[in-house]
Amino acid sequence: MDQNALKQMVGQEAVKYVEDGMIVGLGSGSTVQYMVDALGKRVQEEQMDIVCVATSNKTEDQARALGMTVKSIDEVDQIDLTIDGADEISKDFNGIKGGGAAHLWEKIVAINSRRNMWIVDESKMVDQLGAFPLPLEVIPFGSSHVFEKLEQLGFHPEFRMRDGKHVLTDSKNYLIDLHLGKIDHPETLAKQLDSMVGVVEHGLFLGIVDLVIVGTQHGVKTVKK
Ligand SMILES: O=C(CO)[C@H](O)[C@H](O)COP(=O)(O)O
Repeated sequence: MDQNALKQMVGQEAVKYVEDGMIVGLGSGSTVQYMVDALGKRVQEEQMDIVCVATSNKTEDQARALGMTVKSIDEVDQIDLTIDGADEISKDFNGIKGGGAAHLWEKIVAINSRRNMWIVDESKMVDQLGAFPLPLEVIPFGSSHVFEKLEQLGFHPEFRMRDGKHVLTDSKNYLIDLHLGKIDHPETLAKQLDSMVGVVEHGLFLGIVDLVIVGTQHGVKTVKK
């Protein structure tokens, strides 16, 4: 099975956890795209009454195109279940997200959810976080100075660019990816990044996820915290 087939498999598995009447958080990325397709199908076939909260404009557009009801996070009290992808997950259920530039909205939705599920193919499960570059969403104003500080700290920053232009998040901010190689102390790093003026949010998701669905060559593996 190729990576896309694994992503589709976990996407289809994840929607089994959605129940009628739920408020469901929809993550972002290619794995989530399969999940949203499967959810749209289920909602239509079973005439389910659910409300979705999207973590990116792209996911919102997809959900609406499939006929699902989408509300903004500020229109709902609490989300019952959020299903999202991830770039790396360590054995202690910490993760890196933001490869798709959506980690700020994803984190806001996640911390306002009763339960969080991540869906990944097996390549995302790692012993230690950090091989995947850690994304930071930064305010454009003064971002070159933030970049310099990150460089001085030895974090090997790189602005995320496409066709010579800054990649913009849905909040119109820039992205800086930190090429750390490995992260020995995620909590310490998270605190350090939280305290940097101009950094809106980093892609370390610590202690947030409850359930991980992993797509393997032998089928779906469900890992509970
Ligand atoms: O955090 C994310 C977007 O900001 C995605 O969930 C993450 O990048 C995984 O994406 P994909 O399913 O395409 O591998």
